[in-house]
Amino acid sequence: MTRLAPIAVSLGDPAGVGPELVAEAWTRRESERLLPFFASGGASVLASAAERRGLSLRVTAIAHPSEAAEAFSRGLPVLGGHDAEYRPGEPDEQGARFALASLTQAAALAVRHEASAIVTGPIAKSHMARHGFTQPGQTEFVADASGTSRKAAVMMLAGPSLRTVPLTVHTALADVPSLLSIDLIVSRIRVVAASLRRDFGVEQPRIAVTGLNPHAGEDGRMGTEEQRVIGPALDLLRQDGFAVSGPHPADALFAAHERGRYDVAVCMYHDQALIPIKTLDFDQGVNVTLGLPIVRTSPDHGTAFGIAGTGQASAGATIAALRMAGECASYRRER
Ligand SMILES: NC(=O)C1=CN([C@@H]2O[C@H](COP(=O)(O)OP(=O)(O)OC[C@H]3O[C@@H](n4cnc5c(N)ncnc54)[C@H](O)[C@@H]3O)[C@@H](O)[C@H]2O)C=CC1
Ligand SMILES: NCC(=O)COP(=O)(O)O
Repeated sequence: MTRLAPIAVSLGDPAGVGPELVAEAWTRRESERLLPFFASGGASVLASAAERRGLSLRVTAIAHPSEAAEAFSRGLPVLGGHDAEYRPGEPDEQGARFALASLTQAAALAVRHEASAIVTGPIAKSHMARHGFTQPGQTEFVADASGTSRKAAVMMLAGPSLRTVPLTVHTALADVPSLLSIDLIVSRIRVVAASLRRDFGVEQPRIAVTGLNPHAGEDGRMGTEEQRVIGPALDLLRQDGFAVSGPHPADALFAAHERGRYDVAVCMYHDQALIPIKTLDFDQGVNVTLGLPIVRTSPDHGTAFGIAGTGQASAGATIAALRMAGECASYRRER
């Protein structure tokens, strides 16, 4: 079997923790048994981030992704001349433009199959939006870059303890009820089930779905979305053979004794899905975009400007994102 193409890594905002964590992941490549990866630009960003963190990092310029596997043992391969000067914790326009260039190149390489997956470093959405980033987040960016409709690109958070999917994501809580529809729930859960099969090897995924309201609406006394929208959507999915359960009261669904009963919990809004993951698995949590023609993962955390450059940030989630990207790419190739 031919070797997987290397993984392309976008560094995120250089003023955040992304570059130093990628540098650390490279230094731990053997003990963590990571597949070869390369950075999309940022040779001097990486060198400076590594020095601040006290890491011994060699950077190896490559001219094409096909050189990454051989270069990986000698140094962290870097493709592309885009770079930036930066101050940790102080995001600026140059850094935002660098982050966008790094992301753009990495996504394009994955789309052209010159990279087997893309792992994206964290960006600050509001800051990026002021400097040319037009999507709500990197999920929508990789959807657009790969020609996927945004509706079909589904965010999933995955860690050792559980997987969760927020059906609505970067939207005001007040808008969530009107955004939930039978069509949204059915179409996104179809993507979730297909992706768990294709990218994670879960052949018959058990999908637990939360309600929106306390006690999943308590028979309509505390809200009616469960009766009008969520319940009917799940009925349609059951008719088509999907192993869905719910709507469940969200408050108890993440307890240890519940988590063994499902492969993924589908939730109605961002915090319902992300609080359990970040509470249980912060340091190993991965954000993966389902439904794309490419594999994309990211650490679950953000830019952490407050601790960038101090050496306090853990590389656990970045390493988990690199590992998961390789595993998903391998599952796809085997199918
Ligand atoms: N994948 C991405 O690109 C993501 C980007 N963000 C962006 O990040 C920015 C900051 O968001 P916040 O809500 O403050 O989340 P954050 O994840 O940056 O920080 C939350 C808390 O976790 C800590 N933390 C984060 N990463 C850590 C690590 N690796 N090791 C140890 N501690 C860590 C921070 O110091 C802070 O106390 C926002 O502008 C947001 O848009 C947030 C989440 C994901
Ligand atoms: N809260 C998750 C997050 O902000 C990641 O979003 P994205 O940039 O991966 O779309």
